[in-house]
Amino acid sequence: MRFLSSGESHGKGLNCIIEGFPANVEINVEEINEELSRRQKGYGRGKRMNIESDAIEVMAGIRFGKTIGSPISLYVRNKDWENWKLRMSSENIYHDPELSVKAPRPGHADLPGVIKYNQDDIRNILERASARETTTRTAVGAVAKQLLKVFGIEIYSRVASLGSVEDVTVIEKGESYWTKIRESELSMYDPEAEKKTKALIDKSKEEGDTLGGIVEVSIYNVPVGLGSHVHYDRKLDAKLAMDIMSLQAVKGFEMGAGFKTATTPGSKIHDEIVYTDGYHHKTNNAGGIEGGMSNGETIQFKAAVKPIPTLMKPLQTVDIDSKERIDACKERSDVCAVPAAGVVMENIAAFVIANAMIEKFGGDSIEEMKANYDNYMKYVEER
Ligand SMILES: Cc1cc2nc3c(=O)[nH]c(=O)nc-3n(C[C@H](O)[C@H](O)[C@H](O)COP(=O)(O)O)c2cc1C
Ligand SMILES: C=C(O[C@@H]1CC(C(=O)O)=C[C@@H](OP(=O)(O)O)[C@H]1O)C(=O)O
Repeated sequence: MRFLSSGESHGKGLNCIIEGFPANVEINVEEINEELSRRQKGYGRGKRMNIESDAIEVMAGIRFGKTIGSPISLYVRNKDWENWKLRMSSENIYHDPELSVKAPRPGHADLPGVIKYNQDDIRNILERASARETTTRTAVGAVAKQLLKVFGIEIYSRVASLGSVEDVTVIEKGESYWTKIRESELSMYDPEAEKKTKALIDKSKEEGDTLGGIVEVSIYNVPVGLGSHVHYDRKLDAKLAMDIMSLQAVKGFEMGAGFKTATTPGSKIHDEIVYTDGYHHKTNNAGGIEGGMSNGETIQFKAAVKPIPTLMKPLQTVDIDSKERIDACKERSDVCAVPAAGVVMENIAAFVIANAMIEKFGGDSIEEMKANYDNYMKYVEER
């Protein structure tokens, strides 16, 4: 399975094509839209989220609520396009130099982008670099999640820390409910930490600054044996790392106990194997993957999300025409997008795991895939 997407942040819309998705998988469009809506929420997002109310239009590949094996094509309209028609026109050939962006933001794609693509207007880079693109990635993942549901695989995320507030679970309730957490993990929720993080985001906003954080993703009920130890590009942890690192603003990836494994003796970090109703591990410091293969435990990883690069109190930069030292450009922006990044990561992980499932169990129809899966699970039970 693979997908391609296109779309600029302030263009007409975004689209994606998923190819190699099994036939006969029930697809609930509302569930896809629910994921898109979750991605738009979370404390600290900017005013753009008040304009957009993301929803997909299915262009192809789904008939009477089920996939039919042909490429799935999805479209999401940018409501903000109405306000950008003139500045983003593909027909109008007059490019007003006054509207060009000339002050590259430290931490954004602006400077390497204009040099690489030989552009005079930074907008031609920032439009595609923008995390608006994660709308389609979330839609693709939301389709993948519906395939995973057939096999009981579930994916959750939590904000593990935010700015200087460490080791907390932040969830937000009520109207802006964005996170999904298992009932059994609700004890990790700390209302005080939530208050503290919100205050931190407010303070950051007042000061014209931005905040990052750490997201933890957990993937439940993954069968043993997805991925492979035999070649570098078949390792499941490597695939997760690549796709998660490709998310805008992600600067660190940690499988299971990750960086802690470097400072802990082997006797205290490797997960002892036991046999009860099958093979299990006493602990899960490996994060559910050993030798590039899922080992039957919950897959768990963390990712570090850096602070948003657009600062309302801008850092210094260099004008790409005059080479003068000036303030970096400031556009309408988020102050903190860590919860949204968590939702996107869930959906990126769903695509990676769904792909690994298709590779292992075949992907022409869900019936064939399920029969292969059941047969394999019977074999695993008897091992
Ligand atoms: C959900 C989400 C929302 C984001 N919103 C903004 C934003 O409003 N302003 C901004 O400058 N960067 C934002 N970013 C981060 C930039 O897109 C990102 O830093 C930039 O594309 C450069 O890529 P890099 O950080 O991966 O190097 C956001 C990232 C994510 C994941
Ligand atoms: C549009 C989204 O995020 C955008 C990501 C983004 C960036 O530079 O990455 C910059 C901002 O764009 P704008 O200036 O239009 O407000 C965010 O709002 C989205 O997540 O849907």
